[in-house]
Amino acid sequence: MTLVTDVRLRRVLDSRGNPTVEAEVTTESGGFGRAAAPSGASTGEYEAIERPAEEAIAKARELAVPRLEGQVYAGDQRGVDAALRAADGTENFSEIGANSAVAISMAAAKAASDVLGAPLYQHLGGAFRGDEYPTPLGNVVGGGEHAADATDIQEFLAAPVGAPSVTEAVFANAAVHGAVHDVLAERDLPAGKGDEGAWAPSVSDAEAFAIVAEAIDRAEDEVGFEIRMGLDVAASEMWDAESGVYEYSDTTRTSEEQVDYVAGLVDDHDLVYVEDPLEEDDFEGFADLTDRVGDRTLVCGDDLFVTNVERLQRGIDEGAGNSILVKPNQIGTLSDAFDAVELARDNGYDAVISHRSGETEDTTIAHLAVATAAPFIKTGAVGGERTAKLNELIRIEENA
Ligand SMILES: C=C(OP(=O)(O)O)C(=O)O
Ligand SMILES: [Mg+2]
Repeated sequence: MTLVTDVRLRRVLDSRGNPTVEAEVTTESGGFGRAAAPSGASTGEYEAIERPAEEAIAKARELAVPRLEGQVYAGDQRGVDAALRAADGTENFSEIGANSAVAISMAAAKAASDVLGAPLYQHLGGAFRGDEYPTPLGNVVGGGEHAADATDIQEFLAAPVGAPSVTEAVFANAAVHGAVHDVLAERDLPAGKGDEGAWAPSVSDAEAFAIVAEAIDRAEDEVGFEIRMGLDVAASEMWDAESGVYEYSDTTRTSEEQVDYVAGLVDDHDLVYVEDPLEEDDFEGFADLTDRVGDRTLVCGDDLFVTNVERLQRGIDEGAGNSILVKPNQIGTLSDAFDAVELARDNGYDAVISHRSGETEDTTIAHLAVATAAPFIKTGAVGGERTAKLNELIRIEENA
């Protein structure tokens, strides 16, 4: 019933206005799934390869589509993903592009859930999923690679840990985002928005902490539950390998100084989540920081682990981090992403599901977060391509 009969690929726009790959998978019994690849700006060096959309589509049509149509069952996700890997023939999807691979992988999952008549999270996670929801991490102020002339730290995140439901949490993050706007206006600080919809004022990181703390206080008064703060430092983007220091606008820090600095931030701002506090090769620095603050905050590897089980295993062996960011397009298939989630969970690491800075209206990651009972999902706070996922979480919670 779920034999794949048709795979179509096309270019569509992502939220930055760049072309990305959209895939459609149809099955023998008429099941249909459509999905689109996201795209990073602050990409990790060890990620699977994204090819220009047109090239990725041409290569996938030539090499992958013949191995899928009439050959694999959409309900057999591992079979679909193995066919994609075999068609590509490289470790990192550099032939067909991880963008083609992930779009097809996700579209096949949707086609299978369509045939089953079950929501995607249930097809992916099983009958006993759907009763645990992630806390959304809402990007409210940011800079780094996502906005020019703004903060050094890439993302200041609101984490509504006290929310009674995912729906309340989604609205709480929007309230913080709105309150940041008010605080900026009161301080006469003009600000546009970065790639993920976060405010991108031209302020120091210290000032951004004060602005976000004030906005969170106001939003907490409004919603009546606890909202904490998190960060994506995206430290690889600040790392200067030649001089061996992190370059901030106003200073430089060695690896040891960076560990001290971030440990101080965790305590000063009661951070619940810190992503990529060190650069992507500094397993040792991650381990030091995890030793110091891992009992009270998530130390999450994004560029460090790139959703890759080999890199995650190294982190587990060395005590680097206590959490992994899971981005399906970093590794190329849903099967690989699930393997990363399972390895994490088996070793006491939390798996946090994430969007990319370049997104589409695709909602797969909302279902992935519910399917894996992820503690957090990072998918922005506002903006159509972000609210597509947030609104899907609201619908999932309501069983709508
Ligand atoms: C979402 C992120 O940004 P990008 O997609 O640009 O890697 C991130 O770094 O976590
Ligand atoms: Mg990151």
